[in-house]
Amino acid sequence: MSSDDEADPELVELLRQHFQGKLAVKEEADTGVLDGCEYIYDNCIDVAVDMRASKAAAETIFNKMADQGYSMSSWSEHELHPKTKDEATVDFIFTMDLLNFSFWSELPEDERFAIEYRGRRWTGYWSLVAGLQRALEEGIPITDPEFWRDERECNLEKLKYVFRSCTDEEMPMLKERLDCLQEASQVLYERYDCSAANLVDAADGSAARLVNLLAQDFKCFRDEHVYEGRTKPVRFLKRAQIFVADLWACFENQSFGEFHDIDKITMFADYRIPQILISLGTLYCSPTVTASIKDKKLLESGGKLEMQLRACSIWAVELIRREIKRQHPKADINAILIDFFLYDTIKEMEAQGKEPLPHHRTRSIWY
Ligand SMILES: Nc1nc2c(c(CN[C@H]3C=C[C@H](O)[C@@H]3O)cn2[C@@H]2O[C@H](COP(=O)(O)O)[C@@H](O)[C@H]2O)c(=O)[nH]1
Repeated sequence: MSSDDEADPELVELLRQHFQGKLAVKEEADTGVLDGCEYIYDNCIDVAVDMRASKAAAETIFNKMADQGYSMSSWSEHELHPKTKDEATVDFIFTMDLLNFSFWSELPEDERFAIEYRGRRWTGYWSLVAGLQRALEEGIPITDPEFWRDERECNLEKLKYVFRSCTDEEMPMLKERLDCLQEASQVLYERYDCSAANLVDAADGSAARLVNLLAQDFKCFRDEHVYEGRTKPVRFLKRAQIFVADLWACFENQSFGEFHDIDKITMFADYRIPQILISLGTLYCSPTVTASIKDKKLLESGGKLEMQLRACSIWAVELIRREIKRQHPKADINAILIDFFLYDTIKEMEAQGKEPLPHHRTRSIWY
């Protein structure tokens, strides 16, 4: 090649970077949760979504959230949620969402499991948060994976003490909670140098990738179940998703909470959101499901009825989200904020003794 034909080295470098960048673009991760839930929604008969009620609910929810200025910063305004934006808070949220399941009780309000902390009685999810905060104040490193690994230190007796009740009822599923801590400590030790922050970093700023890592590496986060004839299990991944959402809301999309694809996170299929969706008329259930809920009968975890309730709830919130975005394209809203708002709303109704109907009863480690 004569010198005139020599390619411009700067141009060569630019082209190299351009194509290398293209090749390096990681395929966008996806959790597959919405696909599985849409499949159940399209193929089930015991639960359905009422389109008209969903549209009305979308407008009501949007207006109430706007009136309240509901945003991701609402998360940190809760009295018991951690306030510092550091690695200790990542550890706190990871521990919290490892154990964030099944607080409901058969007993009357004044006899149910409750934790006394800061002069108040905390029940449900807040009893978990209060128990963790109280333990840390007592010098028990309950959010440290190294502590979970040492069975002389972290065992059933210690967990009973950490979550000691101010009533005669113990926290439900304590043994299962200990199993979750021990499994998580083993996985963190083997793959993430005993650090939840390393696990978050491994997702490289992708919410979907972090959810998939949790489901892949931790059995206790792998909330997926076979549904009838479908070959692929249906994924709900409730605690994996709420872990990402809690990080995102706590750190306000900065630092450990910064995710470029946070809108891929769906509603968290627990036992509270279906309750409020039914009361809004968004979800309606067959007589069998309605009777089970009304009579507080157990719905089997991973059973057909329970999976329909969870899947249609996720799908209903997705439809509500789409309707809000259709009516208010500039609204800074996603399934997480809709979910958090609905949870806080039903909890306020419960506190005022105005629960419109019971929540469904399933006992499991998934929610
Ligand atoms: N879908 C959904 N499920 C949620 C939450 C929360 C708390 N999130 C906090 C973070 C931001 C929000 O503003 C909340 O302050 C707990 N749960 C689930 O509910 C059940 C506990 O019910 P109860 O026993 O009555 O407290 C149990 O399965 C628990 O895992 C949520 O937000 N969404």
